[in-house]
Amino acid sequence: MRFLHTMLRVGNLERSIDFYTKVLGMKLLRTSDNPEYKYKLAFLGYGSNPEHAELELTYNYGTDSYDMGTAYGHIAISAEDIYATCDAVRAAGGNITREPGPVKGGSTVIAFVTDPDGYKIEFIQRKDDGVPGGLNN
Ligand SMILES: C[C@@H](O)C(=O)SC[C@H](NC(=O)CC[C@H](N)C(=O)O)C(=O)NCC(=O)O
Ligand code: NI
Repeated sequence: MRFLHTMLRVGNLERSIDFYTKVLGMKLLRTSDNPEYKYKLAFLGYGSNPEHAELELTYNYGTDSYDMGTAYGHIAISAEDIYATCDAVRAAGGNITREPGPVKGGSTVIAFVTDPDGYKIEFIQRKDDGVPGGLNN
């Protein structure tokens, strides 16, 4: 078995596609529209299944926001140079909500950015990430 995707419900699909492509450097892999059940899907990632897990964004017609609740934590993305990545995210208009630094009680260097709906995304410094520097390499 493989981990295929994580699905997030979003209030504006185009806004979210812009964020995940222009700010986080993902590729828009495919979209679909389901007028019968009144929803659209967009799949994004740094590659496609099965090599890469994907992000599935769901837009329900007419629903422009969701109660985020307290259960959701984050999705995590690796970064070979987390400082350059955060600079690139800021330069692209992203909101870094937690500056890069060691995780509490540990040595792993992490940072957080928030997406347009308020979902938190964690960057984790990983030298073996294979994506040097910023985002669009
Ligand atoms: C394509 C595959 O990856 C899916 O996740 S389709 C799952 C399906 N999604 C929907 O019906 C989208 C609209 C729905 N109103 C919603 O917001 O989920 C589904 O079964 N969704 C139910 C769920 O709990 O995910
Ligand atoms: Ni799904």
